[in-house]
Amino acid sequence: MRLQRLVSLMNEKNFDGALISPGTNLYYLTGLSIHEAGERLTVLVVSADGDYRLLAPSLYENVVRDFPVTFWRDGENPYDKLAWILAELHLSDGRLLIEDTMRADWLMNVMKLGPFEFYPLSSLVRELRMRKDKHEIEMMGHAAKAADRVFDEILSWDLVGMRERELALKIELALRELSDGISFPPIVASGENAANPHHEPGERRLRKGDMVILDYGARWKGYCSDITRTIALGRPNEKLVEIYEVVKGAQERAYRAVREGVEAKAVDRAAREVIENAGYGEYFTHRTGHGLGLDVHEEPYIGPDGNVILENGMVFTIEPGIYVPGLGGVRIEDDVVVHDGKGKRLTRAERELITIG
Ligand SMILES: CSCC[C@H](N)C(=O)N1CCC[C@H]1C(=O)O
Repeated sequence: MRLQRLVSLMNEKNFDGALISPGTNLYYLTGLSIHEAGERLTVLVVSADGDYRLLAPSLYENVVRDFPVTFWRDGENPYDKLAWILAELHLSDGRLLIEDTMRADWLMNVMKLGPFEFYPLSSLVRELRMRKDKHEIEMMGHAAKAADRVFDEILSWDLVGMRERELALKIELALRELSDGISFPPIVASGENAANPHHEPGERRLRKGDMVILDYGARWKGYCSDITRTIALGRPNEKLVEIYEVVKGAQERAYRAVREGVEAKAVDRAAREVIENAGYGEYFTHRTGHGLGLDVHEEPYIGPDGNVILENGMVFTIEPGIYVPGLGGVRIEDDVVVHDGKGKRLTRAERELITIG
């Protein structure tokens, strides 16, 4: 189990224990998929000796099986039970890893249970999660294919006159038909709204002359895809067509820069150089990409400060964009795995500018 690999790392780095609340790290390490909103204390305690025990609300009695677990019922004080578990695992003080996303109120109560020093769990787990194994890459390939297929479907829809939020909903439904769900709420940004990289789809109706950014992803067995394509409706503005070609060139250059052994920032530089040389540097307002896996944003980040050395099995997006206020924007994004020393695209939808209507 991956938990044993965490325990080895904990020993290497002199940690005494770890407290892991529900989320993608818990799923990655144990396969336990617990959807606890955060109201009821749920935490996996791991000791550097290799012992571990989950504390969970009794509503999970029929869910968590074949796993060392202590349940607590509504009305009981879960922190009393957590104190017993910590004592059982000989964790009375020392260096504890804490899930980064643990609720502050849980952490504040944990702080009362002993003179611990706290460190982020991500500092260790990121080392494991950013190198995907064959199975993980297969799952991501499936999620990427679903995203490609949805793009082909979108092209067959009657887009002119549709509201952004209607299109976003249709994309979500199409993704849900082909996969386990969405990796994040789809972005549909049309016309001048496309100047906002994280635009929230609204009431604006798509019209002829628009460039439209479509950014969405599927989830398969927990693993995410994330694709962006920008399409034109009718005859788009000449400037935006020029921008499209710059972004396409930047995306291709960055893709070709992917090599085992190079720093992530080299990939960012490759994209940024193309955009800067074309005179649009100030309009490329974000990093070139981000790692992808159980989370839609994870290591390795492909930005100007990205110092992770790329290795086979790492998966990340390459998504340069140019956003001009009042005019609109273009972004093109693919998911890429480092394979046999170089980049291999997982998403393969058409990248040439597609004009509809
Ligand atoms: C999870 S919402 C954003 C998804 C999108 N594909 C994305 O990751 N980005 C859009 C602009 C840049 C990039 C980001 O880093 O947020």
